[in-house]
Amino acid sequence: MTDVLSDEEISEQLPDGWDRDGDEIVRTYEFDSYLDGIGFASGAAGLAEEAWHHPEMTITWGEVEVRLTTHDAGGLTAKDMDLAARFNEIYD
Ligand SMILES: C[C@H](O)[C@H](O)[C@H]1CNC2=NC(N)=NC(=O)C2=N1
Repeated sequence: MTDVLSDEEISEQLPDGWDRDGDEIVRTYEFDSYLDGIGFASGAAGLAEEAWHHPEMTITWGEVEVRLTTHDAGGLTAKDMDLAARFNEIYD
């Protein structure tokens, strides 16, 4: 079982562009087109499957909002931070 992170650990480990929202971390990625957002979401889905750790993604025109939490642990864990950082890598 992955341990739930403390408030201090969460603050320290938040990847660039991500914010904490209760037991979730969230980032809204911006794109020049809807299809660019779809492409990003597809790539993120592949990373999620690889990690067997799945975000909530809301796709709208020019934006993809991504939310992560560890359901099995009932809070935020290293799995969330690691996957968020990997999402940043395919965005930049
Ligand atoms: C059985 C359990 O739901 C699975 O092992 C995985 C699936 N994907 C998951 N995704 C997220 N975000 N949290 C989980 O706890 C989780 N668990």
